[in-house]
Amino acid sequence: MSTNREINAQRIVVKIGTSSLIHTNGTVNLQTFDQLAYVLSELNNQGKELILVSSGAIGVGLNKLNLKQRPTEIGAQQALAAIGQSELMTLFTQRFNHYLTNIAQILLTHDVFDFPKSDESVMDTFNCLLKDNIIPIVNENDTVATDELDHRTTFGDNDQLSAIVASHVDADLLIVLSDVDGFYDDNPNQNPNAHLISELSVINDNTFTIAGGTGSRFGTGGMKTKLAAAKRMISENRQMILANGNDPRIIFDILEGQPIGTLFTSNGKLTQGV
Ligand SMILES: Nc1ncnc2c1ncn2[C@@H]1O[C@H](COP(=O)(O)OP(=O)(O)O)[C@@H](O)[C@H]1O
Ligand SMILES: N[C@@H](CCC(=O)OP(=O)(O)O)C(=O)O
Repeated sequence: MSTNREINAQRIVVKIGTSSLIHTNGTVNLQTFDQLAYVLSELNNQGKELILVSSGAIGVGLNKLNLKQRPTEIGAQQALAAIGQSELMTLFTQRFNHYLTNIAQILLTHDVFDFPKSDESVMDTFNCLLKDNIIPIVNENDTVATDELDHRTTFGDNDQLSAIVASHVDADLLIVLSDVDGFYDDNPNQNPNAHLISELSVINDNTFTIAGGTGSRFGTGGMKTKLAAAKRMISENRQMILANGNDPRIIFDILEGQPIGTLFTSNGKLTQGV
């Protein structure tokens, strides 16, 4: 039987992927939006400091234009993200207003922290918002993001962006919510015999080989970028938990220490490479 974990988190970054926000039929998952707003508002009321990194701009944009397929051309995807981002924030604003919580939008690229001036100004913004109990909602600035190696066919990686943010704001915990229960020893959507790994403290080349592609039609990162985010967190002695975002109320259980999802930690009892 798994024992409870010790989770003492005051400053928390939560990342939610497209696969949790958009149904497989392309429509918006209103229940997830609502529960996410409820959980984060309640934790904010309890005095925790929260930052939400949310994907979904492209998914919401596709739904808005009633398109079934994500276009292959990068410019068209960026245009969709521009359409979807304002709609995404409208959905969050409505739900967070319902729970009397103020939110703010921050659009970032991976490299902003490499430049001391922009790093300082981003950090000032985060700190001002958190001091006033306003929840920053971060997405990659898809219009200008050019950080991917193959920028002709792919862009956008909020998994690693969430780790960069967690690192810079000195967060105690990064929670990554996706459409799977955690990290498995094989892609669970392709292998029904795949086993959930409950704790991992070493991520090496072998680990990356058991991370397949994306599961959803609209998600971009897949498991590899989640592992890259976890690797960064482990190297900085921070904790990351990957769990299912189908019901974001799972965050309450995670913070209570229940053994949910996969915990990536440098000081785990089960020191194990996969
Ligand atoms: N070893 C693995 N363990 C869990 N999921 C995996 C693994 N390898 C590949 N995946 C896939 O990663 C998907 C999650 O990534 P993605 O679709 O990008 O989600 P999100 O939109 O939440 O970022 C899962 O649906 C699953 O199909
Ligand atoms: N910035 C893009 C998605 C980037 C991304 O990392 O997507 P996902 O794999 O669903 O977390 C968007 O908002 O659609």
